[in-house]
Amino acid sequence: MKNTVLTFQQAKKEGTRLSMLTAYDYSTAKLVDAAGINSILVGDSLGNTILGYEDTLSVTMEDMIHHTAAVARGAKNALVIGDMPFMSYQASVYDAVVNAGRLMKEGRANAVKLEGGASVCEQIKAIVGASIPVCAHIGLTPQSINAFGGFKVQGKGEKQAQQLLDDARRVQEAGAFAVVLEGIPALLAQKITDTLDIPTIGIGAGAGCDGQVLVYQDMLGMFTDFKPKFVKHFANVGEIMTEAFKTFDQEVKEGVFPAQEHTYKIDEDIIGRLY
Ligand SMILES: Nc1nc(=O)c2c([nH]1)NC[C@@H]1CN(c3ccc(C(=O)N[C@@H](CCC(=O)O)C(=O)O)cc3)CN21
Ligand SMILES: CC(C)C(=O)C(=O)O
Ligand SMILES: [Mg+2]
Repeated sequence: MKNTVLTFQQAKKEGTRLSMLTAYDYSTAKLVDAAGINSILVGDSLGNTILGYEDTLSVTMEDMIHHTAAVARGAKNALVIGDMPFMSYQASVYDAVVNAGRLMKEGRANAVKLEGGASVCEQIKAIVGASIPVCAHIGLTPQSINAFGGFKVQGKGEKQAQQLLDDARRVQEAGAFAVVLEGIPALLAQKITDTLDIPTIGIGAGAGCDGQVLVYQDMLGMFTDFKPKFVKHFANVGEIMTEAFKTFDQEVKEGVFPAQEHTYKIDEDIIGRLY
């Protein structure tokens, strides 16, 4: 069955947990969807995992629409969330609504996500007012790397922790249907989760959240030069890929591949008559 914002609401009410993974293309989205994952996030992390940037700041609306549309074509049951890239919503409420609309209309997302708390509540309200569901995202928000001075766990001090709890309340009040909690202490994430009526989706925020999200290349062990504390390798797909690439290389060079079964036939007489 198709996951919707109602699925998220119901999960919070019933205390069942929500799964979310990123995907950036059609074939990966089909695999994630077939596994029964509740939601696929087309993250601006594609700047790192697909495009090879150092951070997510260079990612454009065109990048996000391109990949969101591909994922949407492959996602039958998962709720597709399009991530709003840096500077597509910060400058004005108008930008936010127009760009959220593009992710829905051109990218065929089911919802959008944007980073920030109180400072983006006007944007959240306006997007929700346009009938576009919004997932909020607070804590270690990667688009703020330059303001934070690096990727550092947020909310460790009392003032910062209170600020994050307030931000969580504010985005809920603004109409967000869920909130991603990234890179914050587990007990703070638990407190926020207990306080809110909307589900919290954690990444580096401990087991107390209502759901969990990971970047799929991280959890598959395909992106092994990136191993922060919150990543678990559920498989070593990177090793499997490297092995297969090596075997292909070997078989091509030894003339083992392609074999008869991979080859098209023609009547030998035809070849004999060619001049
Ligand atoms: N592949 C990938 N996975 C991600 O989870 C991810 C991206 N890319 N790109 C966008 C952001 C960037 N993210 C990051 C990047 C670095 C850390 C990091 O270095 N964390 C430190 C925290 C150290 C501390 O303050 O204690 C760690 O060691 O966990 C965390 C999240 C999460 N997002
Ligand atoms: C890590 C998740 C929450 C994200 O925002 C992304 O993948 O861009
Ligand atoms: Mg993101």
